[in-house]
Amino acid sequence: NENGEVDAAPESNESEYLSPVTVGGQSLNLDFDTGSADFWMFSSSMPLSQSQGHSTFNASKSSTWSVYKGASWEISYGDGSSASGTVGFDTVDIGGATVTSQAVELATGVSGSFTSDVNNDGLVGLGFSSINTIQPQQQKTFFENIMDDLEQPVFTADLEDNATGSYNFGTIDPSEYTGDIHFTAVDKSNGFWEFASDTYTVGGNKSQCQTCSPAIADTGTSLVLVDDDVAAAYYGQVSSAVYDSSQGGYTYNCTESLPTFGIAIGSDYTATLQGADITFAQIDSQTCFGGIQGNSGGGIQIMGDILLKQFFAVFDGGNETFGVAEK
Ligand SMILES: O=C(NNC1=NCCC1)c1ccc(Br)cc1
Repeated sequence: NENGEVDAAPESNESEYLSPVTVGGQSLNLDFDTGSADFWMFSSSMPLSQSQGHSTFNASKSSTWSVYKGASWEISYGDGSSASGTVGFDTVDIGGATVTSQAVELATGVSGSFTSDVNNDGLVGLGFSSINTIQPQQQKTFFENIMDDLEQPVFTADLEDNATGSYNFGTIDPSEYTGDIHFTAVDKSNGFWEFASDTYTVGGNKSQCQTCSPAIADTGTSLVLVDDDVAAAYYGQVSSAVYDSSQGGYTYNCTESLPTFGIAIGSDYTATLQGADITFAQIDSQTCFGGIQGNSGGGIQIMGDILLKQFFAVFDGGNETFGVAEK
């Protein structure tokens, strides 16, 4: 089989996790993103003004590279960042799991937030290829390409709080979690690992949602973005919390002890965050920015790293399910 395992190292502010990937013999640190389906890297054909500080992929130095003539790609992410460029095929190795002809997208241009994030050399999209942006023909993700050669058609994410975690392709390592894995059915029609989430808890008190948007498991998003009524209900229980439009979200006094927050993962499990694990950043001597924020009526709730790093997550491409376990 083609199983593989790599580290997932948190960036300084835990806004993302980076993993080593080898493409055509060249190693770069990439952000595994279950919320998108493009595999792209900084390339030597970018203006230096955009790539300085990054590792770049140089296609002319890869003996296994082949150009996808006439193809291009262009992607925009939920945080407003974007990238675009050209396409080829090469051998991709992630911790021993190898795909010999992976569609690899080379950036010729990226938005400012990618340039300034010098630890991030690109993204590995682990969503579904129905949202891949390659034209004229969408291409499969690394996981879709390798799934049938894995011991089990799964990958797992063990993101950690202030520590290096791991991504595993092909096995569910029992040493990485405790108790049961709570699975729920995934609806892949929007290209995401999407599931129903109809209840939530604040301080242990369960509430029925009003908007009840479906949720996605998105390793590429830092925060937990819930329906606006849920965010308002949560911060309504935090006495100093205000919605600060200049910061783009709810802030509160860092000395507050926050209530727990739970979100349903399908119909039979609630993933609960401790209050101490909910703050995303300290923005000044007294003020903190919450890791739970509203989705501005976006119609999808995003379970990002703030939640995922508290659990062991299983993405099952065979059963088309998503599961979490405590650890
Ligand atoms: O872009 C998304 N996830 N990935 C990444 N974010 C930032 C860099 C990578 C994303 C996915 C689904 C929805 Br709905 C909103 C946003």
